[in-house]
Amino acid sequence: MSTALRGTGLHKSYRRGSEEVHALRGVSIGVQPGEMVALLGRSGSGKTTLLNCLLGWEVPDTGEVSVPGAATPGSAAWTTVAVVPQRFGLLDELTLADNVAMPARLAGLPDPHAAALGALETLRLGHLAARMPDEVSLGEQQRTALARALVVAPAFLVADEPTGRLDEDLTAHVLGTLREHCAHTGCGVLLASHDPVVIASADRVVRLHDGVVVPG
Ligand SMILES: Nc1ncnc2c1ncn2[C@@H]1O[C@H](COP(=O)(O)OP(=O)(O)OP(=O)(O)O)[C@@H](O)[C@H]1O
Repeated sequence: MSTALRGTGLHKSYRRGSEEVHALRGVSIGVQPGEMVALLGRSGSGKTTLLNCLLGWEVPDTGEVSVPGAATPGSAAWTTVAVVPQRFGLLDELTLADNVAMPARLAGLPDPHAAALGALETLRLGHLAARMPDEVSLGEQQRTALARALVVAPAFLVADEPTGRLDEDLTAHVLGTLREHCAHTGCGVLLASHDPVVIASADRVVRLHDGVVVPG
């Protein structure tokens, strides 16, 4: 069985009134353990749709998704494929520490709170652990979502614009943290972005244009 997170020949269309939008038109992509892949493309090129198909959050019209260790796309545990969604998906009624501790608790880690504090420290957020999501900036919420993804050392990480709310310094820090994480844990990372800075940190770049993978 393949050890890669993979989508093969993915097509996905949406209906918008009488118009049909072809978000993906035969996209194939694979992410190997330990590799960091940047998925680049302008707004509307299909990046989020592709990530959602890989996560099983959307069902492709045709094509196949395979996730190592999961019977069907979408059935993978957080420890197999962790996600940083475009809108972060933090729970408003929990502190940042409790948001990050949640997957650690579900995965049965011995001390979820300590693990959460460690992950927040790594993302330079330790001093905000007791705050609620609406008491921190969007960039801090985004890094909290990243800490929540990394806390269980997942086999793969899929992140939608994980640096979109960050300045240059924090972007470099987050990309460096991800690089280190890949090297240490063997996590395969797929980062959707339209930030050229992300290219420099990636092992490989996949470019999407109008729902198709294009060269260069
Ligand atoms: N639920 C939907 N209904 C209709 N059209 C959609 C839907 N979701 C996405 N689309 C369209 O599909 C195309 C691809 O959208 P997608 O969100 O995948 O692009 P993206 O590259 O992630 O964009 P961004 O960088 O702005 O997040 C766009 O034309 C978008 O308007």
